[in-house]
Amino acid sequence: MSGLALQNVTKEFGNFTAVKSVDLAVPHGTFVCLLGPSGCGKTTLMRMIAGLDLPTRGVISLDGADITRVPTHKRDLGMVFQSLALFPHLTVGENIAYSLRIRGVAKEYQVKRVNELLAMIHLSGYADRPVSKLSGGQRQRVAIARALAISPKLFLLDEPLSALDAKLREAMQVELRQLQQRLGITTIVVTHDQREAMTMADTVVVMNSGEIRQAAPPVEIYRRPADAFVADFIGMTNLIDFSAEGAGRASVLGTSVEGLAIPEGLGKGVLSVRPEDVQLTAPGHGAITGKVTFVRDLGGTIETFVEAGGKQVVAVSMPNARPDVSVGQEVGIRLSPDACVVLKS
Ligand SMILES: Nc1ncnc2c1ncn2[C@@H]1O[C@H](COP(=O)(O)OP(=O)(O)OP(=O)(O)O)[C@@H](O)[C@H]1O
Repeated sequence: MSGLALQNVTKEFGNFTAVKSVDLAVPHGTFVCLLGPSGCGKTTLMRMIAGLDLPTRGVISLDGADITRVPTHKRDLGMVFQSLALFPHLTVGENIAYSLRIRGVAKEYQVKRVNELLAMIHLSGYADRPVSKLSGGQRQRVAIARALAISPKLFLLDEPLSALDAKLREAMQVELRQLQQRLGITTIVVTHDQREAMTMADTVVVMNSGEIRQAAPPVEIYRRPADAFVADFIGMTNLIDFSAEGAGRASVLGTSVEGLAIPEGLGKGVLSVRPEDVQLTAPGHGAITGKVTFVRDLGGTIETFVEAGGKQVVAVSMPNARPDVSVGQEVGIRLSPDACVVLKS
């Protein structure tokens, strides 16, 4: 396969297994985000892909060639890691040209390439500026250009935007994704920010405790999470216990709900229902009944917290698509069966 492939990649530190038997295929030209809570093994996996750490077991290959033991500088990588800051005493142009210079690339080509890259990151004319005079966002763009100078086969970024403020970060996510699509470069980004992963990635890889829990396109991860961990980690969700009553019926929050896709033989489980799929109605008429405990009006949307059957359920609605209810009032809750993801508990 052209692209990156990991087979059974494991990393142990003494008795502790930081990455457990990871299998992952990253086809050429795709953008993958490694996402997961702190300590789940994202950076350790990335360091092995970069050749900064050796796997305890397993094989890493790039375009069909085994690179497991190939040193970093021979892997044809571009890297933007937190630990690889720009050289503060060099200009923007010198920073970008750095890896070309140490490879002995001709001076005229270096200048041409620096200008090309500056145009690409919207900083044309900045070649002679000291990096100390740049803003955070500009520095990050220069780091990206520096990593791409050698036209690497694989582009690796570890939390590249985490130091930026929220607005700039969102803008840079779009910029980075557009740049990657224009260049068609195979890219892997580590992040703990699920919005960032959903914005940029073709495939989001959700990790927990050193294992891949799900690897799928962002919408699939959101709509069809593989398990309760993924459902809860990505966006807001309601995880509601159910007990099956046969023929697609189940007792949910003390009410019998029909039309659920419950697999044969599953007696009990959990429904993951996104807040935007929870409909609030007048009480009665077969709906689950609950009491409003909290309302958060965010302008564009309203979050209504309802206690039903001893559980808290959150509904997100557009202001004009919701009954006018306030704290303490009784409401009905309807869960659209199509929007309920049935998971094992
Ligand atoms: N050199 C090491 N020696 C021992 N344990 C390590 C080493 N490097 C990482 N670990 C452990 O491996 C686990 C995974 O660490 P890793 O840095 O890969 O997590 P992460 O998902 O990148 O977390 P974060 O988002 O906080 O950076 C952690 O429990 C960490 O303490």
